[in-house]
Amino acid sequence: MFLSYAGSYTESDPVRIAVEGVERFRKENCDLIIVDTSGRHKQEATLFEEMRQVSEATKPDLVIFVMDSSIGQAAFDQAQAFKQSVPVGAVIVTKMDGHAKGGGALSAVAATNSPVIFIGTGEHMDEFEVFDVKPFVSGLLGMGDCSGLMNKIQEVVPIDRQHELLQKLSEGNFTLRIMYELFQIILEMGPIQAMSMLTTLLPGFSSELLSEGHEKGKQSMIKRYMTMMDSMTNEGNPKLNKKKVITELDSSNPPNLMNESHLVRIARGCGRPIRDVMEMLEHYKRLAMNWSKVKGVGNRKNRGKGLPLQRLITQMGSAKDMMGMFAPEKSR
Ligand SMILES: Nc1nc2c(ncn2[C@@H]2O[C@H](COP(=O)(O)OP(=O)(O)OP(=O)(O)O)[C@@H](O)[C@H]2O)c(=O)[nH]1
Repeated sequence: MFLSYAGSYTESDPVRIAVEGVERFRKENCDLIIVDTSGRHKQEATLFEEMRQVSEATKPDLVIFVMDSSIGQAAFDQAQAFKQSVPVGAVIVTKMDGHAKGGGALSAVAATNSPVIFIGTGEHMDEFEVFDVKPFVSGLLGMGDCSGLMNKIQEVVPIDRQHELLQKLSEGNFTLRIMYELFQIILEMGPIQAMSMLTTLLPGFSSELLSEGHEKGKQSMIKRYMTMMDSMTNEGNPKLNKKKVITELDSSNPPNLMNESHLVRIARGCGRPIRDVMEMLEHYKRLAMNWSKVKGVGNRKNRGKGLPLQRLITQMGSAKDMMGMFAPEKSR
């Protein structure tokens, strides 16, 4: 590999330095020319203007927004400011080897409408990797089960029901009604798909029931849970929610909504002991807690700013399509 560098000890205008360097390397038929601006922040208006001028003068094929993964959700505003100044077309996330999980990358993707193409996982050349969406999302969610569930939903849920379900999930409010809908879908699946979906959905659920040869047990567990949810009625407890009556099924925190008399009513309604209702609610709570970790993408603050999680992931996944831009036969 032949690498060359252009700079100037005498010229102070970065636009001129960039233009002269690009012209020189074009003449030399270099495969790839990178114009690296120094780090800048959205509050530095003059530096942004300078970057815009460099971009306009050098007319790059691709403008890449490079972000440090530790900046977290501030990435949205930064990335948006960059996009407003220059036509950002891709994102690189560095320092993925640090503590940050890189959730800000989702925000950067949303703000720039561009895919992540590479990630930095260390200080050395071989620690610069082509971005792969699946392990990233798994790490981001901090659990195999939810990213697995996301994949599973795409694999097995009919396409006309996928969008609404993923939309609801991406909003981070995993209500009992969503769990009910997932169970309905599971019951419509073939036994193998249902088994795999359920294992993903309720990883901690009785290993005995989830072991092979217990399809009937699993089905009856799902039906039992659904019957309990059917007993929850669609009316909330006005005493506990004076301002707004939230139904038990639609509340994002139903176990807190339910006092002892509610539990007794639900248990009576479905003909099960109270401890079964509590067990179901425990499973629900665990699942809802996992899903709340994706809230950063769909929470109120970011709503309208970001995109639904599923679209972001699809968009991030399209990074591989961009790799053609770096094909050696394409001189730039
Ligand atoms: N651990 C780790 N360190 C990294 C990574 N990427 C960059 N670094 C280190 O971070 C420091 C800053 O990296 P630079 O590439 O100079 O960052 P920059 O954004 O170009 O800096 P500016 O001069 O402000 O433009 C260096 O010590 C790099 O080795 C990464 O993915 N992981």
